[in-house]
Amino acid sequence: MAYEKELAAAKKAATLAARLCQKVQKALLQSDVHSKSDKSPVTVADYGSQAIVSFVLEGELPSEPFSLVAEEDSGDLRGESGQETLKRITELVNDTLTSEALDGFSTLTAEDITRAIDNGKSEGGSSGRHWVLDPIDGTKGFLRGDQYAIALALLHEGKVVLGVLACPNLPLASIGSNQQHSGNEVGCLFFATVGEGAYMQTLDGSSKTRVHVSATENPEEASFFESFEAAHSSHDLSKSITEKLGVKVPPVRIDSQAKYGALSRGDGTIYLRFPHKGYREKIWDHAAGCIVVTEAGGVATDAAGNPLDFSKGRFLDVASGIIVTNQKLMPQLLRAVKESLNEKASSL
Ligand SMILES: Nc1ncnc2c1ncn2[C@@H]1O[C@H](COP(=O)(O)O)[C@@H](OP(=O)(O)O)[C@H]1O
Ligand SMILES: [Mg+2]
Ligand SMILES: [Mg+2]
Ligand SMILES: [Mg+2]
Repeated sequence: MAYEKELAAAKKAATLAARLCQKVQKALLQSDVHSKSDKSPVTVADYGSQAIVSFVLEGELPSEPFSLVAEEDSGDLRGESGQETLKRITELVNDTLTSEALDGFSTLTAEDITRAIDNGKSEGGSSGRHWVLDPIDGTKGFLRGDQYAIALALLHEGKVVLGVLACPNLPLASIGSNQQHSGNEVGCLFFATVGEGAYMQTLDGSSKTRVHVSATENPEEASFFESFEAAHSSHDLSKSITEKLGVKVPPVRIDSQAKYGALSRGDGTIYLRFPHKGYREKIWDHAAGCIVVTEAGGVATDAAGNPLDFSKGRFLDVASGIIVTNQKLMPQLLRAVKESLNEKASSL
């Protein structure tokens, strides 16, 4: 199997990072939350997760040059004001890695942590291999105690070849709006390698099953996902699109790439994302989710039907938005999107 050792390393890294995040979410202290210059909340867990993934990948794959494109950097942790936070992150990372009894693990210093975080400054691009990481996707959901994901992907020559999505709060049972909810066990790990299909197992590593997107061709039977945060994706536009399609049920609104995971196992049939004007998508917000859903038989494109291009650096430039569904529904969905976007443009 291609990328076998990379997949094993990625699963290990994402699972360990998820343990750290679970610990922090449980004991979420107000003081863990502070504001980055862009005002998005960043927590100790974001940094800790990024440090763990960076450290584990580099350690597990020593023979390969290591390039990581990741969301966070240690800027705010340097200098006097960041020292207390950096100390907490260092303790958390060490606690997490020690309790997992990693072979030959020796305690990391604060310097090791900032270095591991700053490994994530790579620009990615169309040549060579680059890991792509969102250490906590859905920070707002994480802070609310809702859904979030650790999203890790590998780019090779500009294409996503592997992806892992750890979703610590996602129920193992379906969350679609059409289904009866059964069971309350949570914690899913989705993973996919190009050409090999998509799989889900529990976060503790058991019950591996292959997953497939919904085969629903009839929009009246389809449910759809969108961001919980209306600031991240226009709920009005998705309402207009799904009404045109004939979708009958209300949207399922959850945070993070857990939406791609849920879609990959058929909980719903459509995911719509229409950021407001001026926002530029980042590759770490979609790379892992995109390969998981694609390998499960789905299609992810921009609003004009173009494939997503992860080869252009840290940004993912798309026409108007991102839409995901199964292959049969995509032509209908694209028509509805086009009509709704035209109506919106002519009403301005
Ligand atoms: N104004 C905006 N429009 C669209 N996406 C935004 C946004 N502000 C932040 N985001 C992105 O939306 C992601 C969360 O998506 P979702 O709404 O599906 O949970 C955030 O990831 P982080 O939480 O990793 O920062 C962030 O990158
Ligand atoms: Mg963010
Ligand atoms: Mg994100
Ligand atoms: Mg994030």
